[in-house]
Amino acid sequence: MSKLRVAVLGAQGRIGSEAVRAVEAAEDLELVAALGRGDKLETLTDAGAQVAVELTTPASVMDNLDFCVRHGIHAVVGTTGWTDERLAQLTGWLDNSPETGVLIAPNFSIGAVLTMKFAEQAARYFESVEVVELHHPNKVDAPSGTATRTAQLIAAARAKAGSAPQPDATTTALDGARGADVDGVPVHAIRLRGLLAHQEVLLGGEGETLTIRHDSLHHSSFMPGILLGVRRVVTTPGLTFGLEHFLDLN
Ligand SMILES: NC(=O)C1=CN([C@@H]2O[C@H](COP(=O)(O)OP(=O)(O)OC[C@H]3O[C@@H](n4cnc5c(N)ncnc54)[C@H](OP(=O)(O)O)[C@@H]3O)[C@@H](O)[C@H]2O)C=CC1
Ligand SMILES: O=C(O)C1=N[C@H](C(=O)O)C[C@H](O)C1
Repeated sequence: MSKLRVAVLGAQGRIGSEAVRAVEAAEDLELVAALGRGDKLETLTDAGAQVAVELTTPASVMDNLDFCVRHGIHAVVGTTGWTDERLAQLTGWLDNSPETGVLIAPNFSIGAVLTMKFAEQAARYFESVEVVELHHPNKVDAPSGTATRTAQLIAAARAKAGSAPQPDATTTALDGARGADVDGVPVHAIRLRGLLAHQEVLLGGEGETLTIRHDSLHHSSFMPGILLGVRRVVTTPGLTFGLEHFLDLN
């Protein structure tokens, strides 16, 4: 059987360099291109890439995906910075290239995907819920894509269950003291040397609290998810948002 031809964008970055090694080590995949900033996107078509793994920056990801989708190259995207406007633009591009698949995964690690799932399940049983994400200080975006997605899932679950607004008597606060408001869920971002990627979902009810915590201790935690995405995206046209859609979680 022929190997799937894979390119990595952001190949010199923290996660991109790990992805290059993971693709090279996979027997069913062939690394045909490894692009850094300034490299020509035509390298992808010249190399005959079938799947691009996009691990760059929020400022670069849209141009890269525009090129990939126009050329029928499937994409597995870990880069953050997704807004409704960006998703609508990407969906429009995919409508013009109906056989192309794009997976956007806010987080590729199984523990983080489960954290989101558990938080979504627990959200309606507690009066209060807040998200704390903790990352290395080189991260350029805050809050993290994972925390934003977690808060959105929590908010949607609470809205569906008809949950009351969260109790909070704060009337005066310094800017940022109560975190960012993501659909009514406070999200707090910590940047600390020594950390990689961590998240806590704090839930509180009368007389009890529940904390769901996940820690990515090494970039290797993201690799099985990336490889699963690469193998599945080629037979999944259109936009898939979240690795959970490629996992049997029920
Ligand atoms: N979904 C997930 O599970 C994970 C997602 N991420 C996300 O992945 C992204 C990258 O993270 P990280 O590796 O830590 O960041 P890095 O800054 O270490 O890596 C990004 C790399 O992309 C390069 N780059 C920038 N623009 C382009 C471009 N147009 N073409 C090719 N390469 C380009 C950068 O080059 P230069 O240094 O010259 O700017 C850099 O080498 C972030 O958005 C992060 O949040 C990270 C980990 C897990
Ligand atoms: O920048 C990172 O490091 C990470 N980014 C992703 C995010 O913003 O959620 C995934 C993970 O948290 C690591």
